[in-house]
Amino acid sequence: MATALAALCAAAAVLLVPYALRLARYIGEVLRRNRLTRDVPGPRVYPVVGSLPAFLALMRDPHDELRKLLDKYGSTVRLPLLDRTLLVVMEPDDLQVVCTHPALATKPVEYARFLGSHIGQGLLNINEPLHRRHRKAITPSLHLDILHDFVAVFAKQAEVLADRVDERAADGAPGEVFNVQPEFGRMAGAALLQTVLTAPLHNMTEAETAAHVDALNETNLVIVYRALRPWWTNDTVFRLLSNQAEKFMRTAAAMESMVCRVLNAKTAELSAGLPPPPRRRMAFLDHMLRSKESEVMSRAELRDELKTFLFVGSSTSMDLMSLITLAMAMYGDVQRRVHQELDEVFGAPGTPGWDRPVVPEDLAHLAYLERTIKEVLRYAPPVPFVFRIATDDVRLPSGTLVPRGAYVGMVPAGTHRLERHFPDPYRFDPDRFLPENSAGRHPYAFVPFSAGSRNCIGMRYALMLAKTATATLLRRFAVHTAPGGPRGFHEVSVDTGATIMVRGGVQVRLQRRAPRPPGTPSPPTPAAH
Ligand code: HEM
Repeated sequence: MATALAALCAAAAVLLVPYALRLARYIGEVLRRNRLTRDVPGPRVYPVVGSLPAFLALMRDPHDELRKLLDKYGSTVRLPLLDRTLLVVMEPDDLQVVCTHPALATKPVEYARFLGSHIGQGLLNINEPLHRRHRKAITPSLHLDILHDFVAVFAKQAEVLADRVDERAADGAPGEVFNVQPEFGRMAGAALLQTVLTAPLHNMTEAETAAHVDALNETNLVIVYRALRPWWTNDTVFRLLSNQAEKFMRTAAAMESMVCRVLNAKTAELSAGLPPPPRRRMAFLDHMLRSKESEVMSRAELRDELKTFLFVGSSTSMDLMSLITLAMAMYGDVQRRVHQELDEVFGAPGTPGWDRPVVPEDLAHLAYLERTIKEVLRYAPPVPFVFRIATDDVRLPSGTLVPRGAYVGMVPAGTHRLERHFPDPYRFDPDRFLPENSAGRHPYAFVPFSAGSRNCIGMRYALMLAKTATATLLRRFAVHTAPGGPRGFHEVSVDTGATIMVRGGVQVRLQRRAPRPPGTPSPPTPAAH
């Protein structure tokens, strides 16, 4: 009996050895990371949770908390979080290494864990070697010629938006206060469906399109709701107990059904031998289905990339366009100069052709608007954080050692507030981006789209969309803040989502620049959100 028991204990010990060794190795790695980063300044470290309170405060209010961190600890900050070590890095020299070093090209597992339910495995959350293969296949579908073809869609959708919000505008004085952000969400979602997915909207009703777009916007909120609450990490617990579970699953199902519907329709077109749409070059989905690149991706991979583009593209673009509109309302001098430039290119309000659709050739003439968009991206970059995990030890130019297994966080808003790269950083000044004022600026000092091999593949798309939408809206309206609203970005509070969101919405009022001609029928009342 005793021998049997001893044998059993010995067998159990043998079985447990690999787990014990793994645990010992894991603890060793955690201790090593903590030891090697001990001297990096940062907020108070509590037992077990580390600097979690400071991290959560930063996620809740990225702008104000960031300012406090910068003032207190400088441009490299250490935040140990439970068993992880996060180094927040803001110096451009350091960012250059973070964005280009092969040992810092990997996205942490949280990207797949938190986004996978809605976008699957796409460019944003896959790693090498798959990432390089997908990126190479997709890049030609965002060629400049193709983007030029998209401007007509952007202009059309911007006019739809302008007609919708016209109902809330007034002549000679600001109209009613409303939140413009959902309007831009609808506009960006519809533009992405028509361009990247090359989905003919004619086979979807207005209500269906609106429902899809609303689901996209809800996705942004619900994903981050869960990501910021570690107690909802477990799927079963979340599904059974959270009051957000229904929304979470509904939006994930809506993303899936929207993309599958388009994919099925496109595949049917292809089998019926229908020619591709009349474009000089083919856009994303047509390109992926009709070129040899289609062989590189399975149908499931393609579906996930479409979901990724829809999700990333619509939430970021909605944010950028809302923030530009808010900037116009808050900085009256800037808005006046934008109006002046628009009037020079299109004609003064009410003159023939002043409200014609934007064409690609116009965009090159809107240099001040472009500088304004860049200044919004500097002061209030829509993507608040970008994370990497070190697969090996890397020494940064500032001297900070990033040990293997440590997380590196880039915070574009922090880099954009460093005085030596952007003097007087809390002043809103589009002329910082005049060529003479940008000469000699560090190439990694302005990183709203990240940089290097994992930079934003949709950067030019986003800039063209924002420029076209703003040029369309601002020709028709002057924008005002709500009474008592913020007087500058320093008074705007934001919440962190996958993108930043202005707390309480982007509340503005619109004043028509040319009165609606008598007898013009009112546009339909905008649908409630
Ligand atoms: C103002 C608008 C936008 C901003 C500020 C922005 C910013 C960014 C940033 C910072 C990243 C890096 C994220 C990370 O590494 O964690 C990124 C990646 C990405 N963006 Fe954008 N983005 C914008 C618009 C768009 C649009 C319109 C699209 C699609 C048409 C798009 C598609 C993507 C994709 C697919 C990635 C992953 C790229 C990769 O890892 O290879 N983005 N974006």
